[in-house]
Amino acid sequence: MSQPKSVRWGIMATGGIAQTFTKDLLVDPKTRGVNDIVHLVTAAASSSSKASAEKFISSYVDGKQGDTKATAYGSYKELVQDPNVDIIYVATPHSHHYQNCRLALEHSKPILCEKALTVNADQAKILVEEAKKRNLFFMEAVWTRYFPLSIEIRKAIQDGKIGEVLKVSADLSIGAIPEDSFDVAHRMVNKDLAGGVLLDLGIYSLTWLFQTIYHTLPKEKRQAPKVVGALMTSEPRTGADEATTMLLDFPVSTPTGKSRTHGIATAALRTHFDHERDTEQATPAVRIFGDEGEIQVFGPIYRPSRYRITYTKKGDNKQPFEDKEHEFPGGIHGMSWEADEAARCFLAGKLESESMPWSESITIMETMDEVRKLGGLTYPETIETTKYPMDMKAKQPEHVQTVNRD
Ligand SMILES: NC(=O)C1=CN([C@@H]2O[C@H](COP(=O)(O)OP(=O)(O)OC[C@H]3O[C@@H](n4cnc5c(N)ncnc54)[C@H](OP(=O)(O)O)[C@@H]3O)[C@@H](O)[C@H]2O)C=CC1
Ligand SMILES: O=C1OC[C@@H](O)[C@H](O)[C@H]1O
Repeated sequence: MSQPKSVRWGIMATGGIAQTFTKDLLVDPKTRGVNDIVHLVTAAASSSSKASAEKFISSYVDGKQGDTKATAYGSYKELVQDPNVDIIYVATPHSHHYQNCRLALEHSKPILCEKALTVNADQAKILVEEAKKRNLFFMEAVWTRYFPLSIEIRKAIQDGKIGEVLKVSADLSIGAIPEDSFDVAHRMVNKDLAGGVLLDLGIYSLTWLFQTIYHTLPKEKRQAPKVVGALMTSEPRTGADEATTMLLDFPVSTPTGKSRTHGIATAALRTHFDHERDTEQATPAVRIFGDEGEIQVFGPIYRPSRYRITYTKKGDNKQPFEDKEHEFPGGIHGMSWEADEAARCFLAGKLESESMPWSESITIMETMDEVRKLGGLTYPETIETTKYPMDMKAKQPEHVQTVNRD
């Protein structure tokens, strides 16, 4: 067997998700059956201070990758100039992705960028054009899409296991009273950071609709849905959206392409996720309705580990339902799979991932733009703009509270 190839990562930002991602990145890929690649972290940068990057490296990198050392930087600009970095993981709030990705692309660095990809579709389109022009890999890190569970469900749909897909519903509710759970500076409610549920949580509900309805079709048959939406921009302190509901009318159904499919995507702060979700009484958070059966995915929908296929039509060897459990091997949180995908694409010289093509990221951003237009939701011009470079607001110094949602 040939030797695994190494990919050297540079981590941009040192916050919550940068920590989770880096921990997952340095779990031995063999524990999940991946033998062709090895991930290394060769640099990390903090916009707050070099000391913060040093602390990050000593907590999450040192001692976890043999003799390989990582360099700490006190600015993102230094990170993107490091010749020992192959690919940048952008882990800043989504308000900053456009500026941060432009910076990386300008310095010829491929990118894996956290969700939501940008604030609006215009920004996403420019990033794609820049990546294309510079021949650089660029991918949105919607981690759930790369889970073996998601891949298995997409295949079941394509194989016609539940017949023609006619309707999909997906909900992400986190049961958080924003005034108690999030400081006004927190990215979940802070409109300066594109806060609100649409871009933070609604993106997952949309991910389930798109990956099961749109992505399961052959490329040439994929068509953007018509969109209707409503937003509750009622967060009492910031006016951020606390709840959002989107109805999507997709013109082509999977697998035969004969009819239409409706999608209902919801996300909310105050309403609760299913308290019984780890028990037999759990109610599904994603339901994929076919004319011969249904696939039910149990939440949280960003990190599901269980789904069920029920059959409405009796067929040969069909049980009334099949339950499927998935594990997180090697103790990973689940972000390693997207990292594996990005690394493989990068090594193969690809510019985009088949699992999350640029056109699909853009269509999803356009969907959210449309919902915002209908609901009258705008963010400050400094983060909506496509101008580059912009002097972005620095990180707020105070420490904000977060809720544990896992
Ligand atoms: N895939 C997933 O499961 C998750 C994805 N996310 C996504 O990851 C991104 C980051 O979220 P998360 O890590 O939770 O956020 P955090 O607030 O924990 O961290 C964000 C980091 O970005 C950097 N940063 C740069 N500019 C600013 C600014 N103006 N305000 C605040 N931070 C700034 C800071 O790092 P430094 O000071 O080191 O530069 C900060 O620590 C978001 O886009 C979010 O949607 C979040 C949670 C889960
Ligand atoms: O991406 C995310 O997934 C998990 C949630 O807890 C978090 O708020 C969100 O940003």
